[in-house]
Amino acid sequence: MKKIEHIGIAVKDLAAANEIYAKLLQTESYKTGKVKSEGVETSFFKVGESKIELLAATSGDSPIAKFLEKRGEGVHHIAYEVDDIKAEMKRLKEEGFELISKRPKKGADNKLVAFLHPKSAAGVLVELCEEIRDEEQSLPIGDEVWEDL
Ligand SMILES: CC[C@H](C(=O)O)C(=O)SCCNC(=O)CCNC(=O)[C@H](O)C(C)(C)COP(=O)(O)OP(=O)(O)OC[C@H]1O[C@@H](n2cnc3c(N)ncnc32)[C@H](O)[C@@H]1OP(=O)(O)O
Ligand SMILES: [Co+2]
Repeated sequence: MKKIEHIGIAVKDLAAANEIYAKLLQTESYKTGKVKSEGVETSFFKVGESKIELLAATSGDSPIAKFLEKRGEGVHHIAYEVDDIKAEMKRLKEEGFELISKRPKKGADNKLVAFLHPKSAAGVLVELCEEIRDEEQSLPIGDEVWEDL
């Protein structure tokens, strides 16, 4: 793991949360957008070498909707930047971690992403992120589509 890439926070109202975090962090969100395959709308803030990712649900069956229903607003996941997501998924699978997604998929903020089940990581949902470096990598996998608002 290279660094904490972002901390994902589930929120009910993205505009309201954007205002709170802009004041807290003294900086504006640098990127917003939707990830259709996850049913989320995201807003990113840079904090040093990491980021805060605010996540609101755009569909009732979104993982964020289910999380909010069950737990309310709060920290949702921790994302780590890796150099080679496929190699890292293979390593972690061999180490006994449960992979939620069998293959990397296109996530937010120009990344390939994959998730580990919280029960494998002491109750914390883990996201692995690899920067999409070339067009080849960014071929849409499944129906993930990144569309800016
Ligand atoms: C990809 C775009 C963007 C990016 O950064 O690029 C994102 O980050 S999108 C983020 C939203 N997408 C996801 O979270 C995908 C991965 N998540 C999942 O597949 C599910 O949410 C899953 C499998 C973690 C839980 O789904 P499930 O239907 O099993 O929900 P349950 O409520 O039944 O949960 C089972 C069990 O896990 C606990 N749980 C659920 N969510 C979390 C969480 N975020 N952190 C910690 N623990 C979590 C839940 O409490 C249940 O535990 P139990 O002890 O049985 O009550
Ligand atoms: Co994330």
